[in-house]
Amino acid sequence: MDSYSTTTTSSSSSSSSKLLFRQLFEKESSTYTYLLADVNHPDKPALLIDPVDKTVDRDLNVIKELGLKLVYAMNTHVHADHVTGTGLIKSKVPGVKSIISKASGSKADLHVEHGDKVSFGDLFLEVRATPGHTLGCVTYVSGEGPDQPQPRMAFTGDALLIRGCGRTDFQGGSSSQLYKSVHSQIFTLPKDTLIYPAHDYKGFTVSTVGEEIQYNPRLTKDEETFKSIMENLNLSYPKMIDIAVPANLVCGMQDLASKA
Ligand SMILES: N[C@@H](CCC(=O)N[C@@H](CSS)C(=O)NCC(=O)O)C(=O)O
Ligand SMILES: [Fe+2]
Repeated sequence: MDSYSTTTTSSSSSSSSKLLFRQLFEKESSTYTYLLADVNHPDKPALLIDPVDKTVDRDLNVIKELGLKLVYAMNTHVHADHVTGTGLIKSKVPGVKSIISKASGSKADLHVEHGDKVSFGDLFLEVRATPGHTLGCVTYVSGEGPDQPQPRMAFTGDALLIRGCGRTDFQGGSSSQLYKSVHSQIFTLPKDTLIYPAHDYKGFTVSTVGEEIQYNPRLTKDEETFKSIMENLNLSYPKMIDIAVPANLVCGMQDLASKA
């Protein structure tokens, strides 16, 4: 198991951590980007989950205004509907490291696997493999412990959406795998765990594990019914899929790399 830390010396556990949290939205792809930081740590280390190329300047400006030090730009999976902002962020903020799962097959500075921890100051996110929407999807769950935020927070990417879930018809998707991932890795979290997805198309911002166990119209069904629902979604492919997937496999840097 790897552990990625922002501190090279053992951190002072006497200074209690304090989470700063912001939910940011990109309207063309209806994507949520999440900003987290430990503002009680002297460095105020911060990370971004699922940044979008189009809103990188907005996100970096907020980070600057709040006096944070961005250390990680991470993705829950290889997105099909927008180009990730991680590559652009790395070109604008030296020292930032990109993170994605090893199973995604995508380039990044650090590759995470199930059980890894991503630390920022005295806080951390636990990596849970939640394949099914894509083969390499992970959910980042806020750490457990006296210094960690309560209730816990789960950044589910497209594995679990509020009252929905990610489609399973491309990028190595599998409805039976997604069903198992959500039931074994997300629905087993404490019921008050906050669910923060990568997208919302209906105006929702946050849910809880308990709410989704009770009201998710797809995942409350038995596995066979779920599979049938997923086979009959009849969604059109994301408009940007042919641009986004190749770009995101190289950290969103395709254009910049070809001009370098
Ligand atoms: N219309 C959008 C794409 C919408 C879409 O397919 N969303 C994905 C998540 S992004 S890979 C999805 O899984 N949706 C599930 C659902 O039930 O809506 C576009 O053209 O970009
Ligand atoms: Fe996706």
